[in-house]
Amino acid sequence: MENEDLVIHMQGVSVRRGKTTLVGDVDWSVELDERWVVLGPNGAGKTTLLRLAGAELHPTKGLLHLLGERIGKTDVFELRPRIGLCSAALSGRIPPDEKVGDLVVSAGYAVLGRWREEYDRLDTKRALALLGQLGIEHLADRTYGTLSEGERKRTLIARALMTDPEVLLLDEPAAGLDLGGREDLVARLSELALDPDAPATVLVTHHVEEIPPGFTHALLLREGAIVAQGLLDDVLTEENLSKTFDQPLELQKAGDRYFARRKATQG
Ligand SMILES: Nc1ncnc2c1ncn2[C@@H]1O[C@H](COP(=O)(O)OP(=O)(O)OP(=O)(O)O)[C@@H](O)[C@H]1O
Repeated sequence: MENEDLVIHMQGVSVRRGKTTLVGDVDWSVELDERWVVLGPNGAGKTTLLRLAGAELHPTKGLLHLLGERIGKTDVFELRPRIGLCSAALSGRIPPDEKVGDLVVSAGYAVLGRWREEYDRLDTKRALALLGQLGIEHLADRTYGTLSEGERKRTLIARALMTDPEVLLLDEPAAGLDLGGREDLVARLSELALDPDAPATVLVTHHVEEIPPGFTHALLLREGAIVAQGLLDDVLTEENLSKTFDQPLELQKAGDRYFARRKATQG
C-alpha cells in the first residue's frame, strides 16, 4: 500500500448476512493521527464497521487493509495485538473473579484469564500507569465482577492500551454510565485524543454529547450506508444529523462540546 499512515483502509467494503446488508459499499480511511467518531442510530452498522476495523470480521465484498495488511491475506492473530478493541462483547467474556491489574497486564499476552502468568515487573508498572491515566489505579487489586459499569469501561480501555496498539477502537464506551461517569470518561478520552503519542482512535456512539474534545473526524452511518464523513465540524451539521437519525434535529455547539435534540414543532 502506498500510504503508510493509513491504519484503516476500506474500499467498497460490504458485509452481508443472507439477504441483509449490514454495511454496504463503504469507502473509509483512517490515518495515524486521526480521532474518529462513528455516529448513527441503533442497527446502523456501527459495530459491524468496528469489528471489520478490529480484524474480527471479514468483508463479504471489497478490499480491507488494516495497518498496511490486507485482510484475507494476512494472519489476523498477528494483527489483533496491534489493535486495541474495547467492546461490551469483550466485557461479557471476562471472568468476574479476574483481578483488574492482572486483566490489564494479561492483554500483553492477548489472552483472557491468564492470571497465573509470572508477569514482568515492567508490565505491571505499565498496567498501573494506564489504570492511573484512567483514574482507577486504586482498583488494581479488585476483581472485575465487583466493579461498577463506569469502572469496567475504564478498565477495558486501560487493557486495550496495554499492548501499545496502533489503533484504538471503542464501541460505545459511555453506554450505561451516569452523567458524572459519562463526563469523566469524556474528559479522559479527550486527554487521550489530544495526546500526540496516542494511537489513532475510532469511537462508536449514538450521542453527539459523548464526542470528546480533540476528536478530529466523523462518519455518520444510517442503514449500513455512509451519510457523510470527513472533518468533524464539516460533517456534524443539523442537516446531516437529521438525515442520519431520520428526524428534524437541532444541533448546538457549546465550547468544544455538541448537544442535539429534536426540533420543536411549530403551531
Ligand atoms: N448475523 C446477522 N444476520 C442478519 N442481520 C444481522 C446480523 N448481525 C447483525 N445484523 C443486523 O445488522 C444491522 C447492523 O448491526 P450493528 O450491530 O452493526 O448495528 P449498530 O449500529 O452497532 O447498532 P446498535 O447501535 O444498536 O448497537 C442490525 O440491523 C442487525 O440486526
